[in-house]
Amino acid sequence: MNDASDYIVDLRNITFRRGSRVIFDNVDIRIPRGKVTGIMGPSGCGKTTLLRLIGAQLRPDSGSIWVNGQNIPELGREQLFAARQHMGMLFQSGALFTDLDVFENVAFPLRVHTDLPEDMIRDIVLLKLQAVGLRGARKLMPDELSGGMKRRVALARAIALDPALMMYDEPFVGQDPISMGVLVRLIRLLNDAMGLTSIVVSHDLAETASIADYLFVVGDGQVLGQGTPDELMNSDNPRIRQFMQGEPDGPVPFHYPAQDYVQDLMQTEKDA
Ligand SMILES: Nc1ncnc2c1ncn2[C@@H]1O[C@H](COP(=O)(O)OP(=O)(O)OP(=O)(O)O)[C@@H](O)[C@H]1O
Repeated sequence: MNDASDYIVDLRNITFRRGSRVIFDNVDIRIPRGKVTGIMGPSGCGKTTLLRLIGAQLRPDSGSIWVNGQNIPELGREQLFAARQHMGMLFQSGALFTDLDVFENVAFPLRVHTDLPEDMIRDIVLLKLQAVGLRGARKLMPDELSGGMKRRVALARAIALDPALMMYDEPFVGQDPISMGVLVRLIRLLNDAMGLTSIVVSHDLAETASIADYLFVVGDGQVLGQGTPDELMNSDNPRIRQFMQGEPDGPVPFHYPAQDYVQDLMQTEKDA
């Protein structure tokens, strides 16, 4: 057993491949309990993969994934089912059930995972909808909701079972600035009010840096850097600085490798 007190998630020596492509090469990532941790990095670097490894939807080729003191890849089906109840996930594609109203969407995990009586289910659903500001929308169907409201209902559903860990995959994508601001506030508020630990995977640097207590920047199968948003903004590592400050050119070059420009211009198309 590892020390579960300070880190709710502890990935050790994780290697994960897709075919011959190494997505994670012997990576260590520790997620501090009670905090909001941001996972950032260029497109395709494996951010969603990381959440799927923690949620046991994918298995690592090697390494251990401790969540709340349990090594996830070693768990049997039933233990995994139980462990997953303590993890809430808000995936970008996490669609609502279109034939169920808002109330029933949020009630769904309670009906599947618990034997609670109907009046308790009602109290919990109303509490969760109140937390995301949508108690008054409980009778609406998903197609009557805006994109931002849909995501908030999905969030209420994700916290229905009071998870210890909430994972957000690109929560801000496709949101207008107001909905984005609401989500940023909600993620922080729920984390602190419910005593959660939150992991936010996002491209949106400003939003993520504004709520995260701690950030990881991943890329090339590695953790390129980690620290508080301020530490990373002022990093000495040029790759981290390029990423954090959104500079188009730097250690990750703007130009695809090419021969000398002047020489290229002097040549005819036939020579080239
Ligand atoms: N089902 C799959 N089969 C094969 N390769 C996959 C599959 N899913 C993802 N990949 C590859 O694994 C790599 C990591 O994907 P992942 O979705 O984790 O990246 P990401 O950092 O979340 O990207 P983005 O920011 O664009 O969402 C990518 O190169 C992707 O093409």
